[in-house]
Amino acid sequence: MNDVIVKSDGRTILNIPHAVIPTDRICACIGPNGAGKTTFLKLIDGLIKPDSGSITYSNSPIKSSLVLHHTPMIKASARINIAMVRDADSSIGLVAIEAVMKQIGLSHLANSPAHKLSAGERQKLCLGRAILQKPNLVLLDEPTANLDPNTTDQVEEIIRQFKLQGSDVIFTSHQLAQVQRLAEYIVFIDQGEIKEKGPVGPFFSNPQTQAAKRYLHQELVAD
Ligand SMILES: Nc1ncnc2c1ncn2[C@@H]1O[C@H](COP(=O)(O)OP(=O)(O)OP(=O)(O)O)[C@@H](O)[C@H]1O
Repeated sequence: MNDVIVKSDGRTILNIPHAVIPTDRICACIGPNGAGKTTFLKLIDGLIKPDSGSITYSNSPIKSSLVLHHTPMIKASARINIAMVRDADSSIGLVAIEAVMKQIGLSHLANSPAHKLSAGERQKLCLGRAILQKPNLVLLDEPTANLDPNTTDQVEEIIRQFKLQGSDVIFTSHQLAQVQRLAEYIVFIDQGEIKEKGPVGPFFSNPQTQAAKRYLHQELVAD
């Protein structure tokens, strides 16, 4: 990323003069509420364009899949909702859809109305859609927000599978224990700027910026 600026209503919400984000390791994007993490994912996905600056991908052509945490479902079964990925890629077969329903543990709910699924079940369905799209980059916005510990475990396993199957992964989270379990690389965003980035271990044991120290302290107290 070079000289990237994203504005909203005249206000700068992301300002990234220069950053290289390595995606060979699972990357967690963390930071306070309103820091710009979701905007950062949308920018990488191409869902929003920067007001100025440029983003280049070493792994191109980029095929990314962005999973936001309030994805609406149509009033149809879970199976029909997941099968909607075929609208964009008709080569996705029904056998693959059933296999993914099984992988995400939702086979038993395939005929249930998707809009009545629980938050965790809906999240798994969204991850299932992403699996079927076979992206080379998966972008997950707070993938386990409001999920119970067991469902969180299951979703974390799905995230590891993405990586094992060759997709790069960037996720946002406020759960620092989860970040330490899953991620190998951290991008810390505060007030629209990448204040710090690097391997997980040194970030947690020896954060370099006051902003990161403050954030880690506050989150650890909140845990
Ligand atoms: N579509 C939009 N219109 C106006 N302002 C926006 C829009 N999207 C984001 N913002 C603003 O940009 C800033 C960054 O928002 P963003 O959602 O990226 O933060 P975040 O780090 O993901 O926060 P959280 O942890 O609360 O999800 C916030 O101040 C937000 O109000």
